[in-house]
Amino acid sequence: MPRIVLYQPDIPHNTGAILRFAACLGLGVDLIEPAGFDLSDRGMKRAGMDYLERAALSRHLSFAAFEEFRLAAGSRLVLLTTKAERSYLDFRYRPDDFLMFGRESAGVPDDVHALADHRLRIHMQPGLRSLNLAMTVAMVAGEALRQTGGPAADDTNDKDAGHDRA
Ligand SMILES: C[S@@+](CC[C@H](N)C(=O)[O-])C[C@H]1O[C@@H](n2cnc3c(N)ncnc32)[C@H](O)[C@@H]1O
Repeated sequence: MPRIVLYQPDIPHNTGAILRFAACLGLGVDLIEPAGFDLSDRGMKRAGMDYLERAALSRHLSFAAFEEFRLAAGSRLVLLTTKAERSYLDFRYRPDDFLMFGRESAGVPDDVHALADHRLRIHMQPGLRSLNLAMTVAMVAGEALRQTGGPAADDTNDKDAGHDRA
């Protein structure tokens, strides 16, 4: 399944929500450091709740270290950026794609932008700057999963599951 890559995220509860999302759908997350917060941050834990224990999180000390990992896997780097022309809906995803999202304060540096194999955007209403990072991840990963076969496991028929829990 496609992986979610977070480039030096700034806001702990966004990362917590993304880790929860990824754990629920069985997606791996690659976090490129440094993050703008400590990974023991309370806000991140509150947003991720006990789902964090199930998150398949890989930490990379730098973008160069992440690139070594990605290139060894032979996978494409697909960058989500407000500066792209192409829509995220007008793209054929592959199961081994790395979907990279920039930091909340500044996106990604120009050299990382240039290095990506593909650059995609979610079109917005004129004059608006950007979407929330976690919502962008959910929209794009949702489309990538739809195209590549959906989440790994499905327990929606388990009527006795604890649906009342947040
Ligand atoms: C809050 S945005 C960062 C905005 C930042 N000021 C910039 O200029 O890139 C955080 C990340 O969410 C993703 N993002 C947010 N809105 C997006 C959109 N409309 N299309 C594509 N990616 C988006 C991008 O990966 C972006 O780097």
